[in-house]
Amino acid sequence: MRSAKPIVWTIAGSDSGGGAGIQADLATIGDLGGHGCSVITCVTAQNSVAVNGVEPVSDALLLNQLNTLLVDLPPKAIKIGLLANQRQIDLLADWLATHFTSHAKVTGYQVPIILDPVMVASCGDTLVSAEADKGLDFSPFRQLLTLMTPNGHEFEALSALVGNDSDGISAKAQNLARYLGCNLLITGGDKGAFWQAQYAEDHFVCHRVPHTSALHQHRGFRLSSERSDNPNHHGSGCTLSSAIASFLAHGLVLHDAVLLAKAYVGQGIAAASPVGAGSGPLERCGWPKGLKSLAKISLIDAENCKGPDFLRHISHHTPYGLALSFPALTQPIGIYPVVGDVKTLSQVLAAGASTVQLRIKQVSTTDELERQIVDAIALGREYGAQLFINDHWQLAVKHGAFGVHLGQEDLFDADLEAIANAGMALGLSSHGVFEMALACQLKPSYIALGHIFPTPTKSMPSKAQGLENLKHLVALFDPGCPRVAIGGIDKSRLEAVKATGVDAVALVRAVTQAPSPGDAYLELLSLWENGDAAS
Ligand SMILES: Cc1ncc(COP(=O)(O)OP(=O)(O)O)c(N)n1
Ligand SMILES: Cc1ncsc1CCOP(=O)(O)O
Ligand SMILES: [Mg+2]
Repeated sequence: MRSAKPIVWTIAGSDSGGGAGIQADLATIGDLGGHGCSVITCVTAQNSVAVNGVEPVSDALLLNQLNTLLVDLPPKAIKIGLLANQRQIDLLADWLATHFTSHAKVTGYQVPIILDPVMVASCGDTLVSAEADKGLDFSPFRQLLTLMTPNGHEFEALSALVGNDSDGISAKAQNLARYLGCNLLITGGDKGAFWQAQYAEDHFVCHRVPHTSALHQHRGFRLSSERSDNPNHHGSGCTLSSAIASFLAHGLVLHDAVLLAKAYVGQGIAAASPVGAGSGPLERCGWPKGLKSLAKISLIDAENCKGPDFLRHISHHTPYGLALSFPALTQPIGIYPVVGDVKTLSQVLAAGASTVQLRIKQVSTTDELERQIVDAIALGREYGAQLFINDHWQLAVKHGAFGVHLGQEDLFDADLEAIANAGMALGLSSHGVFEMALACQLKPSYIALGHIFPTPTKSMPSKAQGLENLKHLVALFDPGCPRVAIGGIDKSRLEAVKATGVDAVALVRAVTQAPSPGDAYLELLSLWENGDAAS
């Protein structure tokens, strides 16, 4: 029988002190609900203050561990930590290229690989062989990795090694990401180029990320959280990379895995206590909880790239976004019909829907579009409903709609200040933790979480989240506004969706394709409120 726990491999060194390396990775993977397998690259004699010895395993034993695991315990994700010398880098890169390129072709699953280019222990002692005094050459891993997680010093060493001397950190980071063919998370935890006394600021440089919206591709994000002054943080780099691998193994997209792993490390450091005379190991606190644990997100190099204003202006003095505000909803949403024409709109309003959206995707002329929006707004007013206009925010502002619904891509062009100044409500789409955290920075009137199940209504770049991830997302933090689940929801799924803790559900086909949209709305509402359809 296959294990229900996703298998995560850690390919790393043993830390006899138990705070870092394989020991930290296995503790992290287990804590986050995975099954950890280990491939030991070297054994270190180490405690919390010194590294007294490092001995690499033989090539034969390294390969034997990899091959033995592959036949019975294939990974959902791999974390690579300490590789003791250049020979191990070459051997492992070659093995991964051979097995995982063909593996992906056979299984259709591209195993995510996260590499933490460790060279020095947190006590300052070197961990790699003397031949690598200028740093190890990780270029054999080009095009094989999902993400590399260097700290500031490692980033500088990697850049120097590949002759990357571009001006400015962001150009340098983009160049390195391009050279390695992977995404980068340059961590600011150590006293390297990214050090800030008050904030632990990581730079997430996106090169190629499957299943995310175009807004979040090929850009750099600054992930910034309050720095904890707890000196017990031994193994934080190992924990970060194995947590990212664990979240990816659970099926999360990279942006979500990175944000959650940073929160996991932050919580672990805040709760850590000393063991031994040096820096103690991180505590394991399970899946992160609470908005405060999540980093604030802003664009790196915002002046040079087109992007929404709210991502440029975030600063630590305006926590979570611009000083805009969007009104709270005054009526509970419950069942939220999303309809494509004014006739269906009038039917669900007549049935008593409190919150409705007009989502017009195709229209013959711009005059026709405006006419429909004007009629919809008038109907919404007549019924005292919270009517949201999807996408067409200029017309919604012009004619004084109750609210506007925008997706993450729509945020690029929308004038949020104009919407806020018109006193209108704002609904925002999100497709996972990262986008929900971004949406939250704007303090909207509600946040949609989607898509939960596969749906033919819209072609989505993201993966269906499923009920398990929705439950985690709801438990993660309260955004201070209603959370609305959307995507593939019908009456047969209502009870299970409600059990995740979301506040409301939005539905397209379950209402619009019913013989009577008004009756369908009433039946869905009864199921939502009472768990039983009205007789
Ligand atoms: C309630 C609700 N949630 C999500 C969406 C999707 O909005 P968006 O991502 O902008 O996609 P389109 O609807 O414009 O295709 C929505 N409309 N309503
Ligand atoms: C617009 C939208 N955004 C995310 S899923 C979705 C479509 C949901 O449609 P349905 O309820 O028919 O699955
Ligand atoms: Mg849209």
